[in-house]
Parts: sequence; structure tokens; C-alpha cells
Amino acid sequence: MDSSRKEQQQDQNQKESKKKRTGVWVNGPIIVGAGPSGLAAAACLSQHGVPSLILEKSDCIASLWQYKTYDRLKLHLPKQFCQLPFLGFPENFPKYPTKHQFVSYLESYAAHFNIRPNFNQSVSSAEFDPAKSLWRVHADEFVYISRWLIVATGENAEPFVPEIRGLGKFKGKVVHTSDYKSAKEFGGQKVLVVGCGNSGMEVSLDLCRNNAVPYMVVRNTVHVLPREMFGMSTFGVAMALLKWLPLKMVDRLLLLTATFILGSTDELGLRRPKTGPLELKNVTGKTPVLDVGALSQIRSGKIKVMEGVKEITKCGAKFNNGQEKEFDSIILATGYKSNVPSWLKVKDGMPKTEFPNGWKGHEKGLYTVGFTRRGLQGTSSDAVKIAADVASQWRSAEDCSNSCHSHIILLIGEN
Ligand SMILES: Cc1cc2nc3c(=O)[nH]c(=O)nc-3n(C[C@H](O)[C@H](O)[C@H](O)COP(=O)(O)OP(=O)(O)OC[C@H]3O[C@@H](n4cnc5c(N)ncnc54)[C@H](O)[C@@H]3O)c2cc1C
Ligand SMILES: NC(=O)C1=CN([C@@H]2O[C@H](COP(=O)(O)OP(=O)(O)OC[C@H]3O[C@@H](n4cnc5c(N)ncnc54)[C@H](OP(=O)(O)O)[C@@H]3O)[C@@H](O)[C@H]2O)C=CC1
Ligand SMILES: O=C(O)C(=O)Cc1c[nH]c2ccccc12
Repeated sequence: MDSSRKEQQQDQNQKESKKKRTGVWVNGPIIVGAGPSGLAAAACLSQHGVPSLILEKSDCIASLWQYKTYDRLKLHLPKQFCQLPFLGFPENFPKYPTKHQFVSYLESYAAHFNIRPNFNQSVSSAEFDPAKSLWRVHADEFVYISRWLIVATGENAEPFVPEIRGLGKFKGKVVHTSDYKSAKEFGGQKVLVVGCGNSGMEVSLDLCRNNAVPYMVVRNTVHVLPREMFGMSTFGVAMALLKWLPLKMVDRLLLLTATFILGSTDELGLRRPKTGPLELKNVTGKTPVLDVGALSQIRSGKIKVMEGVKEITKCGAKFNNGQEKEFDSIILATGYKSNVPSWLKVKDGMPKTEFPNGWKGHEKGLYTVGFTRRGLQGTSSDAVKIAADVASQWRSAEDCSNSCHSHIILLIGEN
């Protein structure tokens, strides 16, 4: 390296390290994640007159929906259960909006509440300073500092890829459903779909409607419910019944009706868990499959149900029942996991099961939105509660220091 390039490099390094030591005081809470949860939290805060700043690692809002979902995805709950606080879906949207409609709704939601996230800011760590009662949030460019931290990175932040023996040996294409867009590139292929949640079912359906042959792995039990019962959404029926009846009884009614509408799923290789669908969702977070057509394709043999995979080979898979089959591609419909444990440093480590029942964290000023396993409805109710809680603290502190509504940059560190 010649001397002028060396100087340039040193200069660059100095700038970078200065940036990393630069603290940005955020007036109001720091929200991590600009998905539906982050947007809902920011909107609810703004209704209370509390400013906030969203840090988003991607270059757009709702990155899960924009980048990690397939073309034909639609919401599987009716729109009234998926809307965020204070602004509903447009009247002309269908009962089950497409993902494009959902994203356009979120974009107008952000515009309506004047929410402008800081994009390309991946949060790599966050810790609480008990002496100063402040959160320090380390992102790509700066260290952001605030009294409040609202975690909105989602239950589905990272694809979950299980260790399956031999997977590395497979010669064909292996993709996770978060990278699956359409059946176009699988035309005419025999495809092994590992997993039978909503993603596995819907991707298998998409494949078999487009001239591919899906083999779906069902290693365990699964609840499949019709998306609608007698013209009403199953989810809506369940929510209405829960107002009057205990959970176990609602589950029993749902299963009776599901069997009436769908027939027995057991004989198709889809054994039901002992615990009912809503109870299971509450206890383990496992969402029942809301059937949009896969079941009839299973019944007609166009989607083939396979036992658990024992091992992947160069050209296919061996199954637990001794069967062996060749495949052209493998789609991992194996679900997602949160990334919070990788960046949020809280005293005593993370709670064992990550914030299952609460919007308020253990540490001071810490909140989580969208982690209560209740889909977008849970997001909305968390956001409303968090905003009210922060606003009461904000009002009591208002006289002291909240008069300035911009983010002040200050330098921290030794120099
Ligand atoms: C295929 C699919 C379909 C679904 N359909 C429905 C449905 O119909 N109804 C329903 O209620 N729910 C549905 N869900 C559940 C879904 O998770 C929620 O609807 C919703 O997306 C949750 O919003 P969120 O903001 O909590 O998380 P996300 O939408 O995942 O948003 C989190 C944001 O945080 C950002 N982020 C993550 N880590 C960091 C970091 N370290 N630093 C900075 N930013 C970060 C991400 O880039 C992302 O933009 C579906 C999920 C999937 C995968
Ligand atoms: N239209 C919509 O609105 C859609 C909504 N969604 C939502 O997105 C979220 C994620 O859904 P999804 O992606 O289906 O993930 P899920 O976590 O719901 O399902 C993962 C599936 O993968 C299986 N699995 C995991 N590891 C293995 C393994 N090693 N071998 C075999 N099978 C394995 C699981 O089986 P096991 O149960 O035995 O662990 C399960 O069947 C859910 O909340 C869902 O409702 C998804 C798609 C469409
Ligand atoms: O789509 C999802 O993943 C959801 O979490 C939505 C949802 C919340 N509770 C439920 C109960 C039954 C089916 C779907 C859901």
C-alpha cells in the first residue's frame, strides 16, 4: 500500500471508530424493528405526543413481508384481525388481503403517522446502564441512547434450519421457505418439503398447482382447521366463542366442526395433537394450519405425505419408515426463530421462554411488542399498552428535559 492510500485508510478508520463512539441521544423510546410491531408502537406513542426512533436493519419497512414471503401469500386471518391501532384497512380491500395489499397498508400507516425509521441500522447489542438508568443500543453507525427500549424484531426474525443428517451432501437446490417466491423454478420437479405448518402446506399447494410434485414431511402431529366455517372465519368464530366459553370447550367445538367439514385428517397421515389447537398455540406458540386448499390436494394424492426424514442423501432422502426416494429439490418449511437473545443483553440472561406473556420486560424501560404468540392482534394490544405506560412516564418527566423534539448527537468515549 503506498503512503497516500495508507493515510486515506487511517483517516477512514478514524472516522469509523469515531462514529462507533458517537452516541445519539434519542428523545423518546428507541424501537428496534420496523415491521408491523415497530410501526404500531411508534404510531401509538405519537398518539400520546411521545416521539420515538425506529432502528431497522433492512432498507424498508416490513422486510419480512417484502423480502421473505412468497408471491401468492395472503393473510390467513380476516383483515379486521390484522389491522394496527388507529387506522384500519381500506374498505375496498378483500376479506383476506394479499401480501402486496398488506405492505401497501403498512406503507400508508407509516406515512399517516409520519413514521420515518432509520434504515440499514442493524442492532448488534443493547445493554442497560443501571447507574444512569439508560439503554445503549449499538447499531451499524451509532450508539443510540434512551431511557426506553422497545423490542419489535419479531418472532420470525431468522429462518430456522434444523440439522438434518446428510443435508450438505444433497446435489439439488435447498431453500428455506423464506427464500421461496413461486413454483416457477420447480416446474416438473419432485420436491421434498420438510415441515407441515402453514408455510409447508401453502408452499406444497403452490407447487402442485404449478406442475411440480411435492412430498411433504410430517414428522409429528398437526392441527388442520378449515380457514372458514359456514362462511365465517374460523379465527373469528374462535374469538367470539372465547368470550363466553372456556378455552378447552372452544377447542372441542372447533375440532368437531373441523372434522365435520374436512373429515378425519388422521387417515391422510395428519394425526392431531392431544392438546386442542388454541390451547397448543397458547402453550407452545405452534399455529394450527388454516387450510386454504392443501388438504384436498393431499386427499387426491397430489401432495404426498411422508414420515420423518432419517437422512438426506446425494439424490434424495431416506425416511424413518425405511422408504427411500429421489428428489430434485428440497424446501425447508421448518419455521423461524427470534434473534433477540443474540443482541439483547439483560441482567441474569434472557427469561427462559422469551417474554411469553408480557409486553413489559424485567429491566427498567424495556418493552417487547409482538412476542405474545397472538399474531397481529397481539401486536396491536401490546403497542397500545406500551404507549400508555411510556406516556405516563414521559408526562412526569416532561418538565425536566423533554422540550426538545430532535435527536441530539453527542460524543462519548475518552477523546
Ligand atoms: C409467511 C408468514 C405469514 C404470516 N401471516 C400472518 C397473518 O396472516 N396474520 C397474523 O396475525 N400473523 C401472520 N404472521 C406472523 C407475523 O410474524 C406477523 O404478522 C408480523 O409480521 C409480526 O410483525 P413484527 O413487526 O413483530 O415482526 P416482523 O414482521 O418480523 O418485523 C420485524 C422487523 O425487525 C427487523 N429486525 C430484526 N432484527 C433486527 C435487528 N437486530 N436490528 C434492527 N432491525 C431488526 C426486521 O428486519 C423486520 O423488519 C405471518 C408470518 C409469516 C412468516
Ligand atoms: N397465509 C399465512 O398467513 C401464513 C402464515 N404463516 C405463519 O408464519 C409462522 C411460521 O410458520 P411456518 O413457517 O409454517 O413454521 P412453523 O414453525 O409453524 O412450522 C415448522 C414446521 O417444520 C417442522 N420441522 C421443524 N424441524 C423439522 C425437522 N428437522 N424435520 C421435520 N420437520 C421439521 C415442524 O414440525 P414439528 O411440529 O414436528 O416441530 C413444523 O411442521 C406461523 O405463525 C404461521 O401461521 C406461514 C405461512 C402462511
Ligand atoms: O398467523 C399466525 O402466525 C398467527 O399467529 C395468527 C394467529 C394467532 N392466533 C391464532 C390462532 C389460530 C390461528 C392463527 C392464529
